[in-house]
Amino acid sequence: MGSKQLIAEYKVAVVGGGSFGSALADIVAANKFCVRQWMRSQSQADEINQHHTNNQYLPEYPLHPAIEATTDLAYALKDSDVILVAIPSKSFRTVVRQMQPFVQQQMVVSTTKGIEADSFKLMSQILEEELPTATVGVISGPNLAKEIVAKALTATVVASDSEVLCQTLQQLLHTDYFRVYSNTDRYGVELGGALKNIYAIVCGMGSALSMGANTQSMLMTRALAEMSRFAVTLGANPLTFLGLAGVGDLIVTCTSPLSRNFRVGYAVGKGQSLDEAEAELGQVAEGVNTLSLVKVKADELSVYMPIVQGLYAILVEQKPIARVIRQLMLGEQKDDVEFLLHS
Ligand SMILES: NC(=O)C1=CN([C@@H]2O[C@H](COP(=O)(O)OP(=O)(O)OC[C@H]3O[C@@H](n4cnc5c(N)ncnc54)[C@H](O)[C@@H]3O)[C@@H](O)[C@H]2O)C=CC1
Ligand SMILES: O=C(CO)COP(=O)(O)O
Repeated sequence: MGSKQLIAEYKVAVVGGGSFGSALADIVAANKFCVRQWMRSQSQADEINQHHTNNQYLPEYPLHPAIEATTDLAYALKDSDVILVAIPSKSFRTVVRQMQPFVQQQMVVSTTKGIEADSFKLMSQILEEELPTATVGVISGPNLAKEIVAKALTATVVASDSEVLCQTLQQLLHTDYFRVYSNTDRYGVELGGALKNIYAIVCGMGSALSMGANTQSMLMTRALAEMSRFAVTLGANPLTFLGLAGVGDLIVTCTSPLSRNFRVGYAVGKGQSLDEAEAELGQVAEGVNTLSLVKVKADELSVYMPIVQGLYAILVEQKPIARVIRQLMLGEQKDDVEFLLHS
């Protein structure tokens, strides 16, 4: 990698054959970088190579013909300079361990918005543990995969201690429909992406119950207060939550039916069980796992997170939605913008 003079010669590997991995591979290929995409399914790899589509995850969207799909991880990572990992949090460490023999000095970037059960580690922390010689970063922002492959305008945030990694990702991913901003608060950027999924489930539920725009606005704003309160307790910079990876991603996932987390909440609000809603979705909705992990951590740290508590009561403790909403509305009334008032 270090011997390459021009970033134009960089080779990129995308690990993961789902919707976001494909959307990112599509951008990188369109930018004329060599890109290999690794996935488990041979039939899916064949489909991408022969028909340039990924119908299971991105039906009806053509992918760039230069994407080379493979089920051979060694081949996918061979000679790579940058590796983008788009694997759901539940399997993230397992897959990263499989990558170990093929990773030396590469830049490895997590695109996954979740938290590891038991350890409460974020994905970039797993990367650091499992791939100690790599340079680690994350990307996060308002990035619905289906809108990206439709080339609807948006932006993301790259965060890393390494300025070189941030600049490299900006060049690999920047197009006339996708901007890439940088941030040094990797923990805050990553935490924002994981936390907002919880509130997208709540907003999906609110939409199913025909709540109005006032309700959605209140939910999103109080969600931001809760997220920031939790993040500050864990040592993140609350200002990060005012950026694209915080409020930007919160808005899109809390308002768009394209968000899988929103859709799970919507289905439960319409009377489906959580299991039914997840099965019908057939893709990952990270917020379901994140909810339980954050509820336990907030209790442990005594962080006041009434919306998390309420959603946990509905999804895990099976309390009636109407009763939980009433309790939330009649709960203690606090400051509006507390972390700014007290800092
Ligand atoms: N889809 C989106 O709009 C966005 C997704 N993300 C994040 O990207 C991450 C990945 O999500 P998506 O691609 O959307 O998920 P997805 O559900 O569309 O696809 C997941 C992919 O991971 C693969 N996978 C799961 N376990 C595996 C294992 N053990 N070994 C090999 N492959 C495995 C599946 O086969 C599938 O190809 C999630 O954490 C999500 O939060 C981030 C931004 C946008
Ligand atoms: O993170 C996302 C958009 O930025 C994708 O959200 P979902 O995982 O809810 O689809």
